Amino acid sequence: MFLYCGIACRRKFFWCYRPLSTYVTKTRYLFELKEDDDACKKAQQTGAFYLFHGLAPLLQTSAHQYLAPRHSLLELERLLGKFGQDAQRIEDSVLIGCSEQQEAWFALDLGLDSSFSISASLHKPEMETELKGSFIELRKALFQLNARDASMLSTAQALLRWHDAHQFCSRSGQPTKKNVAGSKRVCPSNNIIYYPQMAPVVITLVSDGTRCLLARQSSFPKGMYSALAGFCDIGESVEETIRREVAEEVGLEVESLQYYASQHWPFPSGSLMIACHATVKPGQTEIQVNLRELETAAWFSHDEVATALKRKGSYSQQQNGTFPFWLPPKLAISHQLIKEWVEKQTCSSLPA
Ligand SMILES: NC(=O)C1=CN([C@@H]2O[C@H](COP(=O)(O)OP(=O)(O)OC[C@H]3O[C@@H](n4cnc5c(N)ncnc54)[C@H](O)[C@@H]3O)[C@@H](O)[C@H]2O)C=CC1
Ligand SMILES: [Mg+2]
Repeated sequence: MFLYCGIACRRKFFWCYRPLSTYVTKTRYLFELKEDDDACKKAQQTGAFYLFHGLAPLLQTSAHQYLAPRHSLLELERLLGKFGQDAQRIEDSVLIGCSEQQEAWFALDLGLDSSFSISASLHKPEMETELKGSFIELRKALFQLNARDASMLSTAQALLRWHDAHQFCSRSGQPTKKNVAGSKRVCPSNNIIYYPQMAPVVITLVSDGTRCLLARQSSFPKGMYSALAGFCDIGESVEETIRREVAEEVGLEVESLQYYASQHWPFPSGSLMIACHATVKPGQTEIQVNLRELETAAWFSHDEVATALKRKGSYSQQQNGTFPFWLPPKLAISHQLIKEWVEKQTCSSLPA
């Protein structure tokens, strides 16, 4: 596709003809839908809807995996009629992405309280029968979804949760109004604009050069260890959060750190996980676990971690009463961070 594109170059602004990539075209389209309510309403006509109930996505089972079905606007209107819900409820839906062919994707929660009457609504089990699926908690389903559905549903859930929690202006107390895409809410009485927020969290794999430090919270599944994680405090840089969290949780001082990657994480209510590698000062490796934060923490060798990476999650108790040591599933950034450390260690131990 050939489009005009304006390129700002050192205060000059000129137009050129060059084909925009599919990615750029898609990004510009999504931007337009967020900015222009009419364009977004139009996109709903040809769009597809993911459904939720009480923030649990509608899923269907296929060969030990969950699939997230999508419904057209027409199907959705028919379903809402059947469920005794007003078609106006579609106004509660939020834009979560689009295909390369510019089919816009939306998410709608049929179970959250809405500004539209749901007095005649059907109960959840009856909806599930009609929809030929089940509303399953994302926490239970996330690791049995393909990467695309996992990412779409995580975004959708975080956005739906944010809208549900920001129905009122915190200054005037008046109801706020969402734009069609759901990229913001505005208070009509004072024009304050609220934008969806997420909490930055650092996740750090601390190494002493040959071993890495893994920890568990009592809320983790039995036997599972992960890298150290912690929410950023207001005013902190990522570097400061890492230093503080490592000191707070295991009583060690970080010497150097290196950014690895980031990931959106839907729990507890939409976080940006910023993953880093860190090393501690040589000879200063004695762990002092903060028991208010962690159940335990320990140093693990390359071989122990490499073996655990191959192990699938298991809660089954061993004969001696303990649980096998295992690591978070592949989809979690902690898994990828730990895997990268193992691969780097393997490379550095190979003869030149
Ligand atoms: N995707 C992944 O691979 C992993 C993700 N995580 C996520 O990282 C998050 C943070 O890890 P934790 O060790 O629990 O953090 P943490 O070490 O900061 O401790 C949690 C405590 O921080 C406080 N806190 C401060 N700001 C908060 C906020 N915005 N929201 C909630 N609590 C806040 C609360 O008192 C809470 O109990 C977890 O919620 C977990 O879901 C953790 C490990 C792996
Ligand atoms: Mg923590």
